[in-house]
Amino acid sequence: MNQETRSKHSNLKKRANFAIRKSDKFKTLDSNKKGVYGKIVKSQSRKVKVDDNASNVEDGYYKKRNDSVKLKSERIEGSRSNYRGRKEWEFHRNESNGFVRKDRRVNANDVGSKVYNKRESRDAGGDRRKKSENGENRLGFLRKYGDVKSDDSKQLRSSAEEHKFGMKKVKSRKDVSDDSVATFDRPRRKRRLIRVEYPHDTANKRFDDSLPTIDNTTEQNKDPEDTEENTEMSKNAQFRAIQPSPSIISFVNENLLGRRREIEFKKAGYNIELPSPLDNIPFSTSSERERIEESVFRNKLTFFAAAKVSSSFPTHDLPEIAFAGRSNVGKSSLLNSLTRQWGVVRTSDKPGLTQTINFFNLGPKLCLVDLPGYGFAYAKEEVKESWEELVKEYVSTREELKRVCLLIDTKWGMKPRDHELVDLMERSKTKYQIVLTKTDLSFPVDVARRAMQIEESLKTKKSAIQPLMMVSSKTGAGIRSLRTVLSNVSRFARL
Ligand SMILES: Nc1nc2c(ncn2[C@@H]2O[C@H](COP(=O)(O)OP(=O)(O)OP(=O)(O)O)[C@@H](O)[C@H]2O)c(=O)[nH]1
Ligand SMILES: [Mg+2]
Repeated sequence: MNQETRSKHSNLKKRANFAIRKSDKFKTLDSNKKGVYGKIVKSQSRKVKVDDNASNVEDGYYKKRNDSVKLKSERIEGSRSNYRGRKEWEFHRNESNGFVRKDRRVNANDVGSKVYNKRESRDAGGDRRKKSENGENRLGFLRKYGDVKSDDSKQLRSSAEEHKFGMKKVKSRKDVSDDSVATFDRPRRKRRLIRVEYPHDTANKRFDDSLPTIDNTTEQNKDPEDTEENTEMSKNAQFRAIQPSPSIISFVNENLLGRRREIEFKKAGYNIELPSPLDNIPFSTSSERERIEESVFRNKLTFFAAAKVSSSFPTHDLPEIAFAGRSNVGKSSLLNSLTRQWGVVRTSDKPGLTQTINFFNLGPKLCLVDLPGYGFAYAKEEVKESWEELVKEYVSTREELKRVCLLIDTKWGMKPRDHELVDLMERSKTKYQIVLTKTDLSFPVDVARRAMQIEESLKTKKSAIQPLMMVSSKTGAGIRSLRTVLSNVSRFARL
């Protein structure tokens, strides 16, 4: 290549680069991003040998003789809708030719679609360069597209046909008007089908632990392929199907149990500035909380003993009330809110904080016992097993124990471990009472449903004490009633 051709080529290269750069604004940088300029529908590349002839050099590639270069071609489709109708376009990007753009506007009224080639030729770098070299394009870069439209399009068409890159042929205006739709046969999009396999409500579900089903007949007819997940779903559906009795619903509403807005507490006359605001007398004139009605609960709560093994259970003459339940159900929190002495019993949102049987004296007349929880907890399996054994031994053998409050999380209901403990207490004739906790986290109707469900399942149990209690340590709902029940236990306890 002599000096003259070299400078000519380098000049052409600059201009070609400029053309490609200019046409880059049509390029979809992210092919998944539709609607900006378009989506790359097809992309192909071909190898071309550089044989020092002008057409290759015009492509903007300056290569040695017999070198081969890859030329890429893309088909890009885009669309936009506005009040005037829908506009679709398709253009071919070709590294040698720049862009050919073809627009198609589909008016809402005119489905016959007006088809026209708007800017059929866009930035056809190589062609313009050719013209400028030949002196045809006097205006140079500023020359209007319209002026060269027909020539450019002709040029591009021929080049597209010549190379056959898998691009669509650009039809003449006449041809296009005949079968415009066929010209733009886009690849059909597959319809996405979203299948909802389980139509049940999956809220309030926990898969790890389950309540034995009440309806055994449905269990027997069950498809053997049914997964545990399916069974769980049906239990949830069973729960939703429970129709709570009007008396339970009115009890729940009167005591403001369940998830409520603060405005409801305010309207009912409670001071929401206080912790557990519902543990107060409504419309109390004092800004302070009214004092606890049950005198035994006014006593100071003091830690007395902790036991890891049965041999270290303390000996005293006080009646004991124990709080049992799964880990994190709110046993320790309930002790604090019953006595309104927050902080005496340690609580945590991490299951497994209480790991020993803790005895607390409530004055000289009553002993409250905080038991470690069972079920899931952040502790080693062996350690958890030893707690559970200890709890079982305590509830079945302890003579001073007058009442076990079996705490059940309102949201989750009774789980197999709870039933195990119930059976144990039935065998050992230990009196127990069910207390639904964290009622503030469930809807009032669900609180009523849970109460109905548990009462139904414990109908035949002899050691279960009625009524079932419903509390929330956070809002203080039901705390006063529980205090009354428990102070009666201490009052009538005989040792
Ligand atoms: N919203 C709400 N949260 C509560 C209630 N009672 C307890 N909690 C929260 O539940 C978490 C566990 O409470 P704890 O009293 O430590 O539970 P626990 O049963 O003693 O747990 P373990 O000692 O691990 O067996 C804490 O984060 C409490 O704040 C309640 O009535 N409502
Ligand atoms: Mg605890």
